[in-house]
Amino acid sequence: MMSESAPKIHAQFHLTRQSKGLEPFELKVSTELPSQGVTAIFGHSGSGKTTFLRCVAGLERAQSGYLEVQGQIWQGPKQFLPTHQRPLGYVFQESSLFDHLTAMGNLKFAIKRAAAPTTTEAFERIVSLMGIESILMRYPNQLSGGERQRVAIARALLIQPRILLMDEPLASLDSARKQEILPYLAKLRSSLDIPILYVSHSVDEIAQLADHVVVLESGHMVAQGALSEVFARTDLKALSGFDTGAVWQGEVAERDAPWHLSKVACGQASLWVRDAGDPVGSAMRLRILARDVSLSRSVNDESSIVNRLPVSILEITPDQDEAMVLIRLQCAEQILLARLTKRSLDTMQLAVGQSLWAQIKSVAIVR
Ligand SMILES: Nc1ncnc2c1ncn2[C@@H]1O[C@H](COP(=O)(O)OP(=O)(O)OP(=O)(O)O)[C@@H](O)[C@H]1O
Repeated sequence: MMSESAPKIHAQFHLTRQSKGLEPFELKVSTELPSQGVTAIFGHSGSGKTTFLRCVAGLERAQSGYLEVQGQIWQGPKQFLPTHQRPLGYVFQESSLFDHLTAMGNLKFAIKRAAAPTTTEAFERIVSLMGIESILMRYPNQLSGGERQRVAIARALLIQPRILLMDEPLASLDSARKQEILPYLAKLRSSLDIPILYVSHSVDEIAQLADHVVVLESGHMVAQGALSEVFARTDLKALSGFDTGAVWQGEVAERDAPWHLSKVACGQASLWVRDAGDPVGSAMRLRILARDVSLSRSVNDESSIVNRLPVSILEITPDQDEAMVLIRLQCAEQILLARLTKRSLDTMQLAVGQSLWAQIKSVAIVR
């Protein structure tokens, strides 16, 4: 659990960019971020995610800014700690390993730059966390894209950073390689005690990895908060679209072995999902896409749908597709989103405050 008194990251940047022939750009962010877990910096292409990360790293200097990381001031009205003096690890889109050094050589380079001597135990822990024991003697051109990124992450951690910055670390990988590396990133989240700032424009990746989300639109911070709170909003352009959906946190309450199903309790609401082998009591994160949720006036227990939950309508908002609407629903203490056609809205005469049944077609386990 995160301690209330743990020092946070205070970041406030105001940067303007005016390059000849290009649209002017302004980054305006003022936020306090948790000092543990993964904070995703999310937004469409060009929204300023990388610029924000570069400001944290000191690679870019906001005209005015204040940055405090784990109790240390890195930027203030009269202070600007240069990048090489900031104890941070940076993982780029494309791995930036030295081609003339083996994976081990790359790691040794980081050990030399580390703030304090690296113990054999710490080295082995990081190598095993990234699962790179068997590839240490290979050169970067003898590694797959995913393996290169795992070595790059291990190298960033061996610097003994106070914060890990990751700029779309999966962007250069194909989807099979992405799936291969995601479990390592999830392991990082649960085993590191430093914060990770993770830039991504992939809703999928963020739903799997983030604890906290900052949303940028055209350089401005338009939302920030816990993942489930931010993903339950219907007013954010960056989050509206095909992938819109709520994320629920819960734990396995029951397993039905003959039917290969698990019941996941999220507060008072529970959902049956495909059993993934997790024992009763395991923490589980579920993603329920708005397009997989339909509404009915009665419990409709003759349908093939396993999950039917009582809900009430909180809000009806237009969708970016003009044939559709997004409906925010209260389901026990959780928020659920449903994407319906305007025709259904009209024929069912739906309105705020009504009680209905939500039928959920499929629920993705994102852990
Ligand atoms: N060196 C630069 N000079 C001028 N403009 C730049 C420079 N780098 C980025 N920009 C512009 O600043 C804005 C923010 O860019 P930034 O790279 O931070 O966005 P992003 O959200 O990370 O985008 P992406 O997801 O495409 O990487 C964009 O409009 C971009 O075109």
